[in-house]
Amino acid sequence: MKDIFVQSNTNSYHITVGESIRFQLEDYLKKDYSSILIVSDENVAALYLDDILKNFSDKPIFQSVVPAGEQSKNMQTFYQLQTDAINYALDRESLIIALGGGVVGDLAGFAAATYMRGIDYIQMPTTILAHDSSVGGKVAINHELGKNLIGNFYPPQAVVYDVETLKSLNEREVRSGYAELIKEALIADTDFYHTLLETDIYNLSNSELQDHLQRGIKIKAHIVEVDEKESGIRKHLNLGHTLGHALESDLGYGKLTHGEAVAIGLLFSLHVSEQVFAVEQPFEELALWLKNNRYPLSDIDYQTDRLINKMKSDKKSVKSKIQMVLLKELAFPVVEELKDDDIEKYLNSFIVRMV
Ligand SMILES: NC(=O)c1ccc[n+]([C@@H]2O[C@H](COP(=O)([O-])OP(=O)(O)OC[C@H]3O[C@@H](n4cnc5c(N)ncnc54)[C@H](O)[C@@H]3O)[C@@H](O)[C@H]2O)c1
Ligand SMILES: O=C(O)C(=O)C[C@@H](O)[C@H](O)[C@H](O)COP(=O)(O)O
Ligand SMILES: [Zn+2]
Repeated sequence: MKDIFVQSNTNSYHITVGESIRFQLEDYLKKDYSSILIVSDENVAALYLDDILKNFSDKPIFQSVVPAGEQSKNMQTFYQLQTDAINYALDRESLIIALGGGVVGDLAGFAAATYMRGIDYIQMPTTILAHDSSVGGKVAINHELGKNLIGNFYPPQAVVYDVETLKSLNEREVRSGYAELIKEALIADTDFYHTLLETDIYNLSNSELQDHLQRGIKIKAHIVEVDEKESGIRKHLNLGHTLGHALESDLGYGKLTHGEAVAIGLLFSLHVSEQVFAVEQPFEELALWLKNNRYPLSDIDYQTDRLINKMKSDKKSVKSKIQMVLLKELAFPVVEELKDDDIEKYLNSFIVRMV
């Protein structure tokens, strides 16, 4: 079992990574809560909700199970969670447990951030991707006009990551999670990037997977400690997300997984970095790895004008000027403002490169 401590300006919390730790939840709670609401999605609830319920026999415990998938990160589901919290009489001493992937984490975290102006919550990630989403306190729901546009920075009280739950993930969710690991490696750790490119992500040993998760979490934890509210280096964690988020929203939430969209966005960032800095980037190498691992790279309906509009409503934009995270070289990320005309040019040449 491994423990990583995050000390941010607004909170400090432990991230515990281990096997079977979902059965020892009391060990990770900071206080004796008056009641608990477990939020999960229908897939995860069917697999693991009973395990979590077994932890608490001495206090009122409730559950809200939402439909699985990105579409649940919406206003209606958020409102339903608030209604559930009111009906279950949650009070300011209650706890929300987010049991699931990034969708549940973002949604339940935002519900916790806003219910009675904020109650405690813990993250119990159950996807590889959620090694990223469960750390750092970004909680949000989507708007049909853009990803994560309604949200807050609201750190959890603890992250309890039982990696045993990852065994039930399907191939698509494995590759989705590995896209964020590649992102962390690209911005911060060249050795890690090379290790990942040598990894057969569909035949991972437990120790290999746990090593990758630890390395990814450490990179993320360090960045959010230094810059919790994204005024500086936290923007680097958005590598690949300017186009990635635009694609998710434009194609319709859930068409591509978040990680699949980010993977395309990472390639676009390398493509733009090559042009802007006139340096060679590992574009072809990463594209080949992604292709070999069946990331959907071709047959994407790129609507350039619409994508540019979506990119302008990205949270990094200032005065509607698109800002992208680029790489001067591996592990040397920078944030660059780009003209719309240039983005259009880069998108067009990228689309040609992707067929
Ligand atoms: N807050 C952040 O910092 C941050 C960071 C990265 C991503 N995100 C957000 O995270 C979301 C994506 O998260 P995700 O990829 O985990 O998606 P997800 O939560 O939708 O989970 C993916 C699918 O896997 C299923 N699932 C989850 N755990 C499972 C398990 N153990 N076994 C079997 N099936 C399981 C889910 O039911 C779902 O169908 C996006 O909305 C993205 O914007 C947020
Ligand atoms: O934690 C961060 O900061 C990130 O950017 C991590 C991203 O992987 C994640 O998808 C995040 O939700 C994107 O943030 P947003 O502010 O662009 O919505
Ligand atoms: Zn992401």
